[in-house]
Amino acid sequence: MTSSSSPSQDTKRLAHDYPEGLRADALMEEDVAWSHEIDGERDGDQFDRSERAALRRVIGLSTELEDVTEVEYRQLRLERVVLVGVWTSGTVQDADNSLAELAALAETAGALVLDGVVQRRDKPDAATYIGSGKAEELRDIVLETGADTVICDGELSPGQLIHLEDVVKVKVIDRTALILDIFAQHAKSREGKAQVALAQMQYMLPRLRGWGQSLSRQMGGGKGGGLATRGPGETKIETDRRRIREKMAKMRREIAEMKTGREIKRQERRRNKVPSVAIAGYTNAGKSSLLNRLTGAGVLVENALFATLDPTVRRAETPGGRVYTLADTVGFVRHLPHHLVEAFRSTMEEVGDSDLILHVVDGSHPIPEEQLAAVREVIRDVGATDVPEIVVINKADAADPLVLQRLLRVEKRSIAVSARTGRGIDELLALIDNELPRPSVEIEALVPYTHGKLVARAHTEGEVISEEHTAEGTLLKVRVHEELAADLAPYVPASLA
Ligand SMILES: Nc1nc2c(ncn2[C@@H]2O[C@H](COP(=O)(O)OP(=O)(O)OP(=O)(O)O)[C@@H](O)[C@H]2O)c(=O)[nH]1
Repeated sequence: MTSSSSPSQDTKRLAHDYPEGLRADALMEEDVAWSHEIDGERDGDQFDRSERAALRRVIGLSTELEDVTEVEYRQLRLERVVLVGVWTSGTVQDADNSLAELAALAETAGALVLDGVVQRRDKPDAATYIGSGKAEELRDIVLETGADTVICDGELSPGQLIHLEDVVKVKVIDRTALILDIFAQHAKSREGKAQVALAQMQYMLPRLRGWGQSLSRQMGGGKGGGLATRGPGETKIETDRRRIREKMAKMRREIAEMKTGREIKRQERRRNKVPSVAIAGYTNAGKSSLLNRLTGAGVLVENALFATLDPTVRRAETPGGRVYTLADTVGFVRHLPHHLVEAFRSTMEEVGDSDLILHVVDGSHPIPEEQLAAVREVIRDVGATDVPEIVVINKADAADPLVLQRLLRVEKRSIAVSARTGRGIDELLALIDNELPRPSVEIEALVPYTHGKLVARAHTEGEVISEEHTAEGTLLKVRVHEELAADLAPYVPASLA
């Protein structure tokens, strides 16, 4: 990994805006309680090339490096982080994968990863997460690399965070705080934002004491903000706790109301008898890309984790013209912070309620099986085990053919595709057509031209086997659900009735 010699003390921390509805002053008496410390300045020309390159990658700049002004660099400053994990079980490869995932999460949050260390232990150290010797070593790495933040690959107790901070002398945040931070950046709907804000407050509550120095970007903030803010003064802690609890109670009520609204909409969709397909899968597997491929919907595709937090529902058609809804869902990740499970669960209800799950897995990942298992665990949690599943092995263009073969062999109902190149997409569409629930009644009807709406319904709600335009009207042979069959019944030709 890269390193830089600039000392952390010189790093400037930028203030950032709090998202609407979660402004610090809504919770605290004084804005200043949460204001950021400006530690110092660092000149723009001190950005080395690796930092510039990483920055471009994170923010997706299309211009040449030199085109980006110093001011822009300053605004888009990256937090400089060192990662640390405790390896308690599994293979070295597992430990490496876990740290690689933490690095991807950190980059998604807008940080520059300078180094990473893993310690082999039976269990994390009760006082400092990693053992005291390793903590000293970590301190040296921090000094050497000029990092200003340490991110731990687990959920730490408030005490562990403080003790480790005392040793490494820079702020320490854990995986939970990091994921909460990313979710806060990506939530777009009112409900999504409220769910994340609630989870942040839950996480924050027991950590208020002793957060004089460190608090992950719990109160929100966009790209360019630091991963840490300053906590409230000790004297205000009790007032702050009370106010946060009150705010949490209010948010819970609001979320419950929003949930009812969403439930009504879902029931409406069910009543329309339009079959629903849910796309589920590990974060970054390519779910949004697949949704775009299948519907031409133009959903944001980002090489960042959790670009999708709120479910997106689109209308799609089978090659035969049958209409169904296609819902993109939040990406899964292992060790999802328990505070977020509720938020996550609500977006996953779409999955439990669907007629078919497209379980997208990144075929270019070295061990896609792990991601499949992690996702299946959540599918089980939301009670969706009975929903038929097609395993869509995506990124076939970049995958190791041996991995593809292995997955296709083990997963009985699976298909290899590339949302990027279009490979396998036609076959997938045919599979979806095949797997969608078939309407139960086959019927023939001669629908007068004055009842065009019925013909249209037969197309969207049913499966048209044949259609002929005659002098008397449209002669349809269709498979439809019982309600539509009843509406078509008056038009069944006497010879067939
Ligand atoms: N090589 C290759 N890359 C792909 C393919 N499909 C998607 N990607 C890339 O994978 C990254 C993630 O794609 P998304 O569609 O945003 O993934 P997602 O599963 O919706 O991600 P989350 O929002 O994190 O859950 C993007 O950089 C895509 O360009 C593919 O078929 N081949």
